[in-house]
Amino acid sequence: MRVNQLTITNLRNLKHPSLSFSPQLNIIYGPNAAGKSSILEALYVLGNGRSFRTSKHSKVIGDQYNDFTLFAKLNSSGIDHQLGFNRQRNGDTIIKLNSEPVTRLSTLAKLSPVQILSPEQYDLLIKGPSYRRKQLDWGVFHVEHSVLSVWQRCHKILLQRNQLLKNKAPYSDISAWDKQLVNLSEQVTQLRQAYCDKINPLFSDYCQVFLGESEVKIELYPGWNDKQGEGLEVLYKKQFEKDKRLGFTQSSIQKADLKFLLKDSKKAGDYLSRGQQKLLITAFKLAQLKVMQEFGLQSPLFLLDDIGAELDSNHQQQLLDLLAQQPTNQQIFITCVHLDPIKPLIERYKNVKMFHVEHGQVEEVK
Ligand SMILES: Nc1ncnc2c1ncn2[C@@H]1O[C@H](COP(=O)(O)OP(=O)(O)OP(=O)(O)O)[C@@H](O)[C@H]1O
Repeated sequence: MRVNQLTITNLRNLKHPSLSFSPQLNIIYGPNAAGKSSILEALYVLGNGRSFRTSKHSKVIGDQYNDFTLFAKLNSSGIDHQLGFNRQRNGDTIIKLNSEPVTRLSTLAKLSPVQILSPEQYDLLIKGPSYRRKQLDWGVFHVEHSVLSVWQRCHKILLQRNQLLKNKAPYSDISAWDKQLVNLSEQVTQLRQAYCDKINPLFSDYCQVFLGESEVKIELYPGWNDKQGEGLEVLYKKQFEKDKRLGFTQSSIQKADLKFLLKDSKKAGDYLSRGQQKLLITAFKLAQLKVMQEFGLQSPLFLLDDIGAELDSNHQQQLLDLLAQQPTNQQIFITCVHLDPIKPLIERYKNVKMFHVEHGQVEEVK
């Protein structure tokens, strides 16, 4: 996946820049509050239909305007496309792909996958499970698109089951759903587990680089405890009375989590310093990128927001070294305040474009 051109209209402080990108390395630099991250935000919206910085769509629209618009020329799986995205202050969204309306966000996700490493992501270990689950499912989806329909069917049955539990329906009515629910839950779990198995050796290698420690892994918690290996259907039977009291299904794929474990199964979130946690997340994101490159249907855009801000110069250099080894078809976007620390990276790339941003004005620097 590659974005060749992007025109942004009225997104945050960006009025109407029209940018033509390098297929490899793009550096966006300038002082604080210039609008650098807003360019990454626009790229992120192309693949996700939402910002990575806020869930409130209206915050992204430039003050004094009623909507923002993106128009991109991109190449996805070797085919050129034109993608238009418009979001109104009242929440209405119009998406057009090659002039045809698009109604599903999954179309965007398949077309233009985006991987991001930004300061917001460094809280991965201390945030709730839903946040880690999203990261996990993003990766699973991009390796195996079919997971979406399985997940959606599973979710629908869970909703029906929960409604019956709320209505205090008898066990016979509820258990009628259980076989199907168990089957779909197991399919989702197998795909999630397969993804974790792909991530782990790469994650361990990157942790060796950043933390000097390779005995690190992610472990999938499927969403239920089955210590006796009885299977989910038996658990549903055993948990029925409690589920009924609570009015929802306690054990489900929607409770799944990713555990980040160190040597001797120590929890990374409890043990690592804040700085080490950042390095661990960086390693995880790089491993996710590599899995996409090796097993995904296409490589995502890789966005690195504020690359210099959170890592010391040693680790920053290690990250830059790894970026310099990326495949030539990997498109990368980096924002930074100062160019000096990333000059060695720029020198190692053949195809680099640099954009200077100040007060929302973007200028390509030759
Ligand atoms: N809805 C909005 N309308 C107009 N301006 C906005 C809006 N939201 C944020 N801004 C402003 O847009 C500017 C750009 O912010 P952005 O986060 O993109 O800057 P940045 O260059 O990445 O800065 P930093 O280096 O400090 O992270 C900021 O001055 C911010 O106050």
